[in-house]
Amino acid sequence: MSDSTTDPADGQTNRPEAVPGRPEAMIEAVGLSKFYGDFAATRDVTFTVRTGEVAAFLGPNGAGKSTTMKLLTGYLAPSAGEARIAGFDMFKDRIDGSRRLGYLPENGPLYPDMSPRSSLQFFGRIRGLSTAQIEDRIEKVVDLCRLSSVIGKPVGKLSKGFRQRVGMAQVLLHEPDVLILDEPTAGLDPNQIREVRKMIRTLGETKTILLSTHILQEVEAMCNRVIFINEGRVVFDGTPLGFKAAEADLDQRFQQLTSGGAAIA
Ligand SMILES: Nc1ncnc2c1ncn2[C@@H]1O[C@H](COP(=O)(O)OP(=O)(O)OP(=O)(O)O)[C@@H](O)[C@H]1O
Repeated sequence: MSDSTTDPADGQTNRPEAVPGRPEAMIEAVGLSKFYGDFAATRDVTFTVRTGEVAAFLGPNGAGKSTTMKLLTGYLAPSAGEARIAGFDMFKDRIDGSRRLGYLPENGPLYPDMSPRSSLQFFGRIRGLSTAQIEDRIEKVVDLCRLSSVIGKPVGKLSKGFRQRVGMAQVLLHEPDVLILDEPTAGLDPNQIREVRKMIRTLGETKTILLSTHILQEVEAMCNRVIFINEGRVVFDGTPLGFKAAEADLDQRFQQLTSGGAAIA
């Protein structure tokens, strides 16, 4: 049962009250299942990420990471369950939830013929920002994502690393306090990976983040929480220390949880 609903009588959103002293639930998956015919891409996925947490969403190929993220962000309708962002039900109150959310899909929404500047202006208008707000925010995200040297070039001509930074700038433009990032370091070279990790660590100081990855080292580099999914089900949810499980290192744990499948590092 959702405790974040819109009262049809007055159109007001009834978000759950924050409990004083307790970090607020910012990303909530409640029994999320997605079926394609008989096949369950996710099955009863349940977890909560609270303020102050940077959570790694780990799992092998096809485990259900992207599907869960699309369900959480309202891009996909679930077969069962609920998704809430900052307390807003992403199916009933998606517009309110989206104001608080920055979502970087696996292959970000980049328009190859547009420059970073024009694409950021476009996303700013979609977000309903004023021209002055857009220009102010563009200046900030261009600085944060270090895009000034490519600001006027077509996005399609940029390196993968710069394209990923344009994607991050788009995600950060409206100052969301919740970030859902689908494989933000995929396809980047080691220097670019270091830069993106550094940026995520900085963002994690003020934002709640869920990021998917195959890479076990990303957990230690950026995250204070691990949610591991395999064959559509959550099989571990805890701290990186807990994930290491006694003397076993992350690689061994990964292989145990995937029935001996090869770890992807
Ligand atoms: N539209 C669809 N129709 C049928 N099956 C789908 C569809 N989308 C995803 N799947 C299947 O659901 C499962 C989970 O896919 P998903 O993309 O969520 O996995 P993932 O953990 O993100 O994988 P990867 O790490 O490879 O990106 C996979 O077996 C995939 O083939």
